Amino acid sequence: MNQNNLGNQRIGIIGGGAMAEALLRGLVKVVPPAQLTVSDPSQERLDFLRESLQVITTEDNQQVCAQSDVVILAVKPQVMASVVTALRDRLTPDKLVISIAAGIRLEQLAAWLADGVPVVRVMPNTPALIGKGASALAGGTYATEAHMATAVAILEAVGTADVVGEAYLDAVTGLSGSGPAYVYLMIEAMIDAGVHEGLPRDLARRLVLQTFRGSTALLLERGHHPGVERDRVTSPGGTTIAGVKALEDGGVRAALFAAVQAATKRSRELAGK
Ligand SMILES: NC(=O)C1=CN([C@@H]2O[C@H](COP(=O)(O)OP(=O)(O)OC[C@H]3O[C@@H](n4cnc5c(N)ncnc54)[C@H](O)[C@@H]3O)[C@@H](O)[C@H]2O)C=CC1
Ligand SMILES: O=C(O)[C@@H]1CCC=N1
Repeated sequence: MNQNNLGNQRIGIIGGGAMAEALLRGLVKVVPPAQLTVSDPSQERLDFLRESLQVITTEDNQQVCAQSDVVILAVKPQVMASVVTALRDRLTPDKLVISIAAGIRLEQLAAWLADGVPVVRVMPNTPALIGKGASALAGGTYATEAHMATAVAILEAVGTADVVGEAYLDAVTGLSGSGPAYVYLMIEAMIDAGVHEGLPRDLARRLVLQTFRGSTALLLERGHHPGVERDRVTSPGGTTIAGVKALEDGGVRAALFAAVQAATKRSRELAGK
């Protein structure tokens, strides 16, 4: 068990889906599984989580609240209102409530909860499943520095965590929350493009994945502007500039701007649901 500042905190998760699993996979490395409880209506899902991670499972959301100091809300935004209001009496001010739902505002969560309950809103992403997630988080009115430190420690168990103002969180959702889908779409398209040029699919896949990994690692290691590294690949009159010209003609930058803008807008809309 690694050193961390989660102490003996008991952590519960309401909703045992994809993101809950990602969080639990990181948390079991820093918190004894006997301190971790997850609820879900699907017994099959609970069996899977209990058998693979040895955490405590229950179909009863109330039980999660009763036996946790920190309660993470990991249900879909559309069911958040009914789930949280049903737990209003159980989510007392001595607990820390963390929501990972896209679009649901701190103000909205506070209105569903009793007065004085500390709340933190987080936007993680799916690479958390392998400890390489990117999360941003914002604290509500009653979230103290100690609460923020606890939330950061939970998220750092599955990757990086940046504390930001809540005003950023819809854009974070459109950028890094949804971002893995954009990256996978680009990877898929590049593999198909390699196949189109006659490469075997498995070779194309290996080359594309290593190109993404290597390019990202180079930027992280050197800290350069991406344009600096792009210029290094791009010989005058060479192959790369021909490819870059085709990407610019295809409007790839505009498409990425539009994707982040559309997802950010959708996050804002989910607040009204
Ligand atoms: N999937 C992603 O990439 C990301 C998702 N999120 C947010 O995380 C939250 C969960 O998303 P996913 O894990 O992807 O969804 P999911 O559909 O995999 O998980 C939701 C789980 O909640 C359970 N559930 C439904 N009603 C329930 C209830 N009344 N009580 C307890 N559990 C209930 C479902 O059975 C399901 O297992 C959403 O609010 C989403 O906006 C945030 C960042 C990234
Ligand atoms: O698509 C969604 O609504 C969620 C939130 C961010 C990523 N997946």
